Amino acid sequence: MLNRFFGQKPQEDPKQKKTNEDVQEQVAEQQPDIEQRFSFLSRTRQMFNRLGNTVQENDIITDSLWDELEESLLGADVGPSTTLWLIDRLRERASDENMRTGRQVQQALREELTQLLGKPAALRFSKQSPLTVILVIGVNGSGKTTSIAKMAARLKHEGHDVMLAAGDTFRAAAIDQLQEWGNRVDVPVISQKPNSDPGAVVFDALQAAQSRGSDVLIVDTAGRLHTKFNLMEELKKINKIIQRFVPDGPHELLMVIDATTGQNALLQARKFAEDIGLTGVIITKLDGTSKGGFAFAVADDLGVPIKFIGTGEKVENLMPFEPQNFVAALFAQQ
Ligand SMILES: Nc1nc2c(ncn2[C@@H]2O[C@H](COP(=O)(O)OP(=O)(O)OP(=O)(O)O)[C@@H](O)[C@H]2O)c(=O)[nH]1
Repeated sequence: MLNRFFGQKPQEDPKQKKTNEDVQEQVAEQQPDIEQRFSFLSRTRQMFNRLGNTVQENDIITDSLWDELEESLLGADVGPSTTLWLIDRLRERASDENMRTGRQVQQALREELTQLLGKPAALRFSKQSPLTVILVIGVNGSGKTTSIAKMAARLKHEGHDVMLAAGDTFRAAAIDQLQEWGNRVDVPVISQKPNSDPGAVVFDALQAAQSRGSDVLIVDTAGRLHTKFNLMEELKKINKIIQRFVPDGPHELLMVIDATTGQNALLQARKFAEDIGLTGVIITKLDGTSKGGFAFAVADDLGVPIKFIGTGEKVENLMPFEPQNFVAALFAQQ
């Protein structure tokens, strides 16, 4: 069933998989394809097209161009601080580089946005241990469970033996939901009763993963801890348990953020990111929103790579983040 979504299953050894950079290069050769592959960004693209029109209408650089540029970036939810930084940077470049037309500013904006997103960042796998452990955090409703399932399906398709741990033990429904997704994508889920110790669930899952010979364990951790202190204490405990089995683990600590909750979600994410050693972000629900500029605010504010983006509710709707193509898609048809 998964092959229907992902195409023909590759035969290669997962350890020799293509890096994101290789994939990016390959995709760059298929430019006409970008618009179609990124069609989920259509509403955000409209915001950037508005920006394109602004730039086109002004063939000399006036103050109103800067004002309209600012309005468009804020409208796409690039966020106040990133927007101001971008405008400052572009004004500086316009002056240094003697820019005379809006087109030149637009090209510079593309460059700055691409730069802001950084290089594509693939998932990190253990170099020392046969088992890679990925922890996932995120608030209620962010799309955490769905993203875990999508990631499991993708990794399984790439040839990994994946297991899930229901470490978010606060709600029976959360455990059931993960079980359900596990069944759907045909990946085993280790769980215990609601309210049991998440550390004990992780311990069980590590044992099970090792005895089964799984090479990736994805741990769903609590998303609704009220304070940073609680979250950190729980993560410390879980980390200690993981390191008894896998000394260089956990290999990823990913936060799932819903793009439609905008700048408020970012405030909370920033607080967590500073102290818990976040290694990456999954931005969900980029489909159907005009707020896709949120990705730039995330990259600018959190200083950790965006590893995946959620592009819909189906299991195949998870895309490794491709910074260059993401920006290219926003400026398509201009
Ligand atoms: N459109 C869209 N919907 C998504 C995406 N990711 C998740 N969702 C939907 O968002 C809703 C919440 O997703 P969950 O995975 O249940 O969220 P959660 O963070 O685990 O939240 P709880 O179940 O409340 O713990 C579901 O209806 C998902 O189908 C996405 O990328 N795009």
